Amino acid sequence: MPAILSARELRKHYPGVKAVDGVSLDVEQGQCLGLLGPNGAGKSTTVEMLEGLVRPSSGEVLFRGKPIDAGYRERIGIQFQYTALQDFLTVRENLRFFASLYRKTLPLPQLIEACSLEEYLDRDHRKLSGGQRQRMLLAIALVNDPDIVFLDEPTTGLDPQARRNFWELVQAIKARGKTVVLTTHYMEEAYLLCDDIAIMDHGHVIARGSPQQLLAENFSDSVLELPIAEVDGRDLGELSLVRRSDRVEIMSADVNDTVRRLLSAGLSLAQLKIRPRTLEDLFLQLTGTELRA
Ligand SMILES: Nc1ncnc2c1ncn2[C@@H]1O[C@H](COP(=O)(O)OP(=O)(O)OP(=O)(O)O)[C@@H](O)[C@H]1O
Repeated sequence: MPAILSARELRKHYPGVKAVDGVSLDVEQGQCLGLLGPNGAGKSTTVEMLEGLVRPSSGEVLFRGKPIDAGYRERIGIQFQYTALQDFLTVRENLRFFASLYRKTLPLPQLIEACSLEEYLDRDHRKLSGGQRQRMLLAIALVNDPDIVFLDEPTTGLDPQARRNFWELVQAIKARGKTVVLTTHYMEEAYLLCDDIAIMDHGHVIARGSPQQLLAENFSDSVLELPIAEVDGRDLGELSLVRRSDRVEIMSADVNDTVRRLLSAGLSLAQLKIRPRTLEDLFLQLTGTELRA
């Protein structure tokens, strides 16, 4: 299937900083592309160029194979992390206001249902909880029934329940054939929502593929986790250990053999956790950076 959105050798150079330095990406219709990377990696600048808000120093953005033009704005929706909204406006009034900015809009009842806003329509937007606010901002991003929705760290600061609710809304948007470009610092979110992931660092894409592909290509082992106190002072021979702030991780290509070795070293395995590799492991391996929440 031809790409709905393509970046061709995008560069954005500021004096002394190569914020984005040669990024090429294709996004297929109905897919969710996740952009991951440590602070300053160039994600926001890349997305702002994809949105047509920042002009590239060189390279180009194609929408359905053609360079983006003035009409592109009508075909995309953007959920910003911070959107300046008029004080005292209710949710309904906000939706009406943003709808008035576009020629073609989604019927309001459909938008309200898609973002589960029925109960809050007459509430001042400043009185919404974090999760309700994000759902309203999503509705604003969807008001023009866009082909591509850009979500910039949409669940940062939400509690786990609100985050899960938001994920369900995004799944439903994808199921309607919308294309999603998501920036996130949550690896679980990326794993769950993204068909395709680009990990960025220093203005470059350093890894690309589906979450499953990326994990299969980079890892063939599992991780055994134990409390630091259980491991400290023990001789574990040649086991491959990584010390984290609250635990020790043991990388193992043969879990049965590793467990036998831990038992013979006299460790209690009462608090042992065994897990497959995750995107967070990959992120740390590739960027050497702890994630920001
Ligand atoms: N307008 C600007 N002028 C100068 N430098 C900029 C500008 N915008 C971004 N940069 C720099 O470009 C680099 C990439 O920034 P960018 O915001 O794209 O990163 P990011 O991956 O989105 O980071 P974060 O996760 O913190 O949002 C950073 O070093 C940043 O300071």
